[in-house]
Amino acid sequence: MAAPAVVVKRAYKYYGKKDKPDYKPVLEYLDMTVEKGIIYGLLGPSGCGKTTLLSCIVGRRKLDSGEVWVLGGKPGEKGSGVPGPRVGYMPQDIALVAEFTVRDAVYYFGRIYGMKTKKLAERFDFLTNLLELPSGGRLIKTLSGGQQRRVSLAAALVHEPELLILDEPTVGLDPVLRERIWEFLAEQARNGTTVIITTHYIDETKQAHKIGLLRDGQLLDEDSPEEILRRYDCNNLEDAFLKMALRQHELTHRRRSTLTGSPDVIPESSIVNDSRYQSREDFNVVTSSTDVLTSKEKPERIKNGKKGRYKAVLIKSIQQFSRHPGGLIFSILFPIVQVVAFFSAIGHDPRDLHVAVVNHEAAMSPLGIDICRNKSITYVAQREDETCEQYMLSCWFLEEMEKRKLFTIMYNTTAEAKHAVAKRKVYGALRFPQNFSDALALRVTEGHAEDDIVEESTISAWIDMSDHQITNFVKLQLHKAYEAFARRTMRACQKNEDLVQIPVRFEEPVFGVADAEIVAYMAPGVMVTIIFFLAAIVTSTLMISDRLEGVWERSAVAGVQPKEMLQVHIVLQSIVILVQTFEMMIVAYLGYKLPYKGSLVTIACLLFLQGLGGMCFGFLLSVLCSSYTLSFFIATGSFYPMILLCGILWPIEGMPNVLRLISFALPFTLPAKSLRDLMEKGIPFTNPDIYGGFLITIGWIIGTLALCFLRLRYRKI
Ligand SMILES: Nc1ncnc2c1ncn2[C@@H]1O[C@H](COP(=O)(O)OP(=O)(O)OP(=O)(O)O)[C@@H](O)[C@H]1O
Repeated sequence: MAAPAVVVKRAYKYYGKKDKPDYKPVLEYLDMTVEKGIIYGLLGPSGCGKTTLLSCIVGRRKLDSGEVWVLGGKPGEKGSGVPGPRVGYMPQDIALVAEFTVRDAVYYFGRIYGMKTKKLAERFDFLTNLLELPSGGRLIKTLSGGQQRRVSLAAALVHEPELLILDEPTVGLDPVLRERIWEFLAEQARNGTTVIITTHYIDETKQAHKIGLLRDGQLLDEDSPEEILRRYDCNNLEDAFLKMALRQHELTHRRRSTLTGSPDVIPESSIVNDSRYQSREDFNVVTSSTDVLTSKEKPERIKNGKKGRYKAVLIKSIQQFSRHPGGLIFSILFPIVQVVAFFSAIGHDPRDLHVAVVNHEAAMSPLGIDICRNKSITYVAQREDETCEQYMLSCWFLEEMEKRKLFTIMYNTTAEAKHAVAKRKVYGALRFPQNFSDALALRVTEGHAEDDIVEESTISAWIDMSDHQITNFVKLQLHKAYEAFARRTMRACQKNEDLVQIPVRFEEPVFGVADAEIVAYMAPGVMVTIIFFLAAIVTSTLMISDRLEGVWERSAVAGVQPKEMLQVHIVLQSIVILVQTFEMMIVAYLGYKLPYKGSLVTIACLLFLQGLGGMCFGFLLSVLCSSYTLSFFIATGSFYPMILLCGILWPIEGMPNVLRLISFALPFTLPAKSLRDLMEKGIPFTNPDIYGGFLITIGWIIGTLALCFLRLRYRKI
C-alpha cells in the first residue's frame, strides 16, 4: 500500500452561527485518503463542499471536528510546510493581482518559495510552452478567463511542489490543452507528486488513479475509476455517481424515519471509513513517515523562505501600486489638491455683497441722493466758538461701508429696500433718518439727549440673518464702518477720536495676531484629517482588493504570513505618508505662508504619525469589512463624527461634557490642538499640550493594530 499524502478523518465543518436555522454541516463525517504519487479526482456537484475540503487540506480553514494530515503533519503546524512551499495550490478564483503581468504572476509565487531568478526564468519558459501562456508582458486584467486560468495554474506549478491541489483547473479550456494538462499531471504523479484535482468533467477523471465522489458534504465512495465501475456495475462514472446518490438519499430517508435521536449522525457503515489512521502514531506507522516531518528534502527552500517571501510581497506591492494610475494620483496628488483647495476656498472675505440704502438725509438735500457723489461738499466745519458743524455725515458712513466691500444700492423707501432683501437681491437694508448729521452732533456734544434725537441719529438696519457666515461678516463690517466713521468725524472736529472707542482696549495679543484669520485656526485640523483619511482609504482599499481577489488567501497558502503582508505594506505606506507630509507642509508653509512658531520637525513628526494612525485604521477596516461598500460605509460613518467633534468646526468648549470627553479620545481633537499650539505658540514638545496629541495618535496606532491582530487571530475560518 502506497503511503498516504493526505488523510482526512471524520471531518465536520460548519459555516455560520450555531443558533441560526441554516446552520448545517458543509462537510459531514468525511473520511478521505490520498496516497502519495497519485492523481486524486474529487468529483461533486456545485456547492457540495469541494472547495471547503481543499481549503481545510491546505490549512486555510479549520475543521470543527475531525482531523487532517497532510504530508505527515497537520496543516498549519510549525515545520509542516503546509501552508507553504510543499503545496502548490490553484484556487477556483483566479486569485492573481490584476495589475500583474503574466510573468509577474508566476515570478511572484516563485519568489515566495525562494526560487532563484535563473531557475524561475527556465521554469517560466517551460510552463509557457506547456500551458500556451500569453506573452509574458501582458497584464492579467487584459486576459480572457481561460488565459487567466492557465496563468493561475502555472503559478501553482512553478516550484514543483510535492502536493498539487487544483480546484477546477481545466474549466473553459480547449480539449486538446486539457488533455495535455492531464498528461503533464500524470507525468508529475509518476515522478512522485501527489495531485488532488476537482473537476466538473466526470469524463476527465477516468485518467485519475483514484476518485472521490462528494455530495452534500459526504464522501459517497472513493476508489480507482475501474473499481468504482465494477463495484456499482456500471459502464460509466455518471451512472455510478447516480447510483451512489440514490443510495445516499435512501439511507438518509431510512435513517430519518427510524432514528429518533441524533438524526444528523450517519451510520458509519454507510460512508467510507478508513479505520487505519486514528492518530499521528497510526499515520506514521502506515506511512512510515515521521521522516516526512523531518525529511532531508524539507526544505532548504524553507530556510531562506522568509527573505524570499518579503522580497516577493515587496515587489508585488510596488507593482500593484505603480501600475495603478488612479492610486498613484490619489496618493501623491490628492494631498496637494486638498491643501490647495482648503487654502483657496477658506478664510477669504465674501465679495460682491450689496446692501440696500434708504438715505432720507441725502434725499432732502438740494442735490438729492446723488449728493454723496459730490466731492466739493464740506461735511464738517469748525465754528468760531469751536463747536463743530456737521453736514451729510451719512455720505461718510456709506464711504466707509464701500471701503469694507459692502456695496450700496440706493432705494427711495424703506418698504422697497426691505422688499429687495426679501427677494435676496441684497444682504441687508439701512435707513438714515432725515436729520442724521444734526442729531448725531447733538447726541455727541450734549450731555443728555431726548429720545427723538437718539432716534434721529440712529441708522436702522434690516439684515438677512439666514446665512450665518454672511450675516456675521455684514455685522462685523458695519461695526468697523461705524468705528472708522466715528473716528473720522471726531478727527474732523478736532476732538479726541478715542472717545468714540468702546472703553475696552485690546492690547498686544499673548498668542497669535490681533486680526487672527480663520484659516490659521482651521489649518492644523484640516491637515491632520487629510493625512489620516488618505492613508486609511488607500490602505483599506488595497487590503480589501487583495482579499476579494483571493491574492491574500493564495499568498497565505504559499506560506506568506499575514504579519509579513502587513509589515511590507507598513513600510511602503510609510514612504508614501512621508511624501504626503512633506508635500502638505511645503504647500502650506511655503506656498501659502501659513505662520508657524514651533519646530517644523515636531510638526512633521505629528503629521507623519497621524498618517500612520490612518493607515492602521485602514487595516482595521480591511479586516473587519468583507466588501468595499461596507468599508466605505464605516469609513464615512466614523470620519464625520471625528471631524465634527474635533473642534475645527465648533469649539469643544461649547459641547456637552460627555461629548467633550469623547472628543478628546478621538484621533483628531488633541493632535489638531497640539499642531495649532505648535504653530501659534511655538511651545516645546515637553509641554503636555503638545505631547498629549502625540500620545493620542500613538494610542490609536497601538489600539487599532491590536484589534487587527486579535481579529486575524480569532476569526472563525
Ligand atoms: N464562507 C462561507 N460562509 C458560509 N457559507 C459558505 C462559505 N463558503 C462556502 N459556503 C457554503 O458551503 C457550501 C459548500 O461550498 P463550497 O464552495 O465548498 O462548494 P463547492 O463544492 O466548491 O462548489 P463549487 O463547485 O460551486 O465551487 C455551499 O453551500 C456554500 O454556499
